[in-house]
Amino acid sequence: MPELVFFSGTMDCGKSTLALQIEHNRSTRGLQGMIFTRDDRAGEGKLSSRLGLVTDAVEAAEGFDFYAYLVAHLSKGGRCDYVIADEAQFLAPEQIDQLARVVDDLDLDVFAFGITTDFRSKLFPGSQRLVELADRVEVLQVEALCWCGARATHNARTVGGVMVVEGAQVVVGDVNQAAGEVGYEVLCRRHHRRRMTAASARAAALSPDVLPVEHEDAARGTAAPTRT
Ligand SMILES: Nc1ncnc2c1ncn2[C@@H]1O[C@H](COP(=O)(O)OP(=O)(O)O)[C@@H](O)[C@H]1O
Ligand SMILES: Cc1cn([C@H]2C[C@H](O)[C@@H](COP(=O)(O)O)O2)c(=O)[nH]c1=O
Repeated sequence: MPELVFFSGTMDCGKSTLALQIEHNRSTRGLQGMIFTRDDRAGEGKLSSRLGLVTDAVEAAEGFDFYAYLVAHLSKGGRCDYVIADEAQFLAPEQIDQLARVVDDLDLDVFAFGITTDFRSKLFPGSQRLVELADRVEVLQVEALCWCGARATHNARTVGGVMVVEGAQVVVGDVNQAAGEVGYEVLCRRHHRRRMTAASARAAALSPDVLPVEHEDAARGTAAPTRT
């Protein structure tokens, strides 16, 4: 039975790598996939992974109709055995409905890859629709880590390492950006809530405020316990 599967996780957890592996394993067995993406960092019509692999893809821009595109391709005698859609968080809810229709009416497996929430920990509309419609939501096994070592579950947007909470939902970018540039960092929920990035944690650790100078109250044993 064909399925709509949503492979979901934070940024930098290996989603595009897995998309390329699925494509590789199937194409080496003679199957032919149709690969779609939207606004990949490597440029228009590309699906790229940080491991250095990149492949051509059909750019599914705003207004693109997945169902109509595939029906046109098949009716011209083209072949398609499965569908991959990367950066699926950027798709409109109607486009996710089209992908579900591809599964149900064209009998094709659809593998969608994307981040679930944005830098404010709000669902992307495309990801919300995927959670609503997918036969399965799969969380990637190799977890990305927060600077504290906990599993990273949230995406932060940063400017010079400092977390920002205002701005457009979509700003294409990457982790480990140079100082001053808009970038992203994956964090655990605790540190996302506290807006504590690796850079701000480092700065706090160096601050004289947190040097281990014993406070008078602490010495008397009356100070309230604190936790970072
Ligand atoms: N130099 C490297 N050596 C080994 N693994 C790497 C290296 N660089 C990146 N990776 C792996 O690639 C993952 C990112 O893969 P990618 O497919 O680009 O992520 P996503 O699409 O989820 O943003 C990292 O979490 C890491 O596991
Ligand atoms: C959190 C967040 C991310 N983005 C952008 C940044 C990247 O271009 C992609 C995610 O790509 P990845 O392959 O999963 O690393 O999404 C955004 O536009 N808005 C956000 O809030």
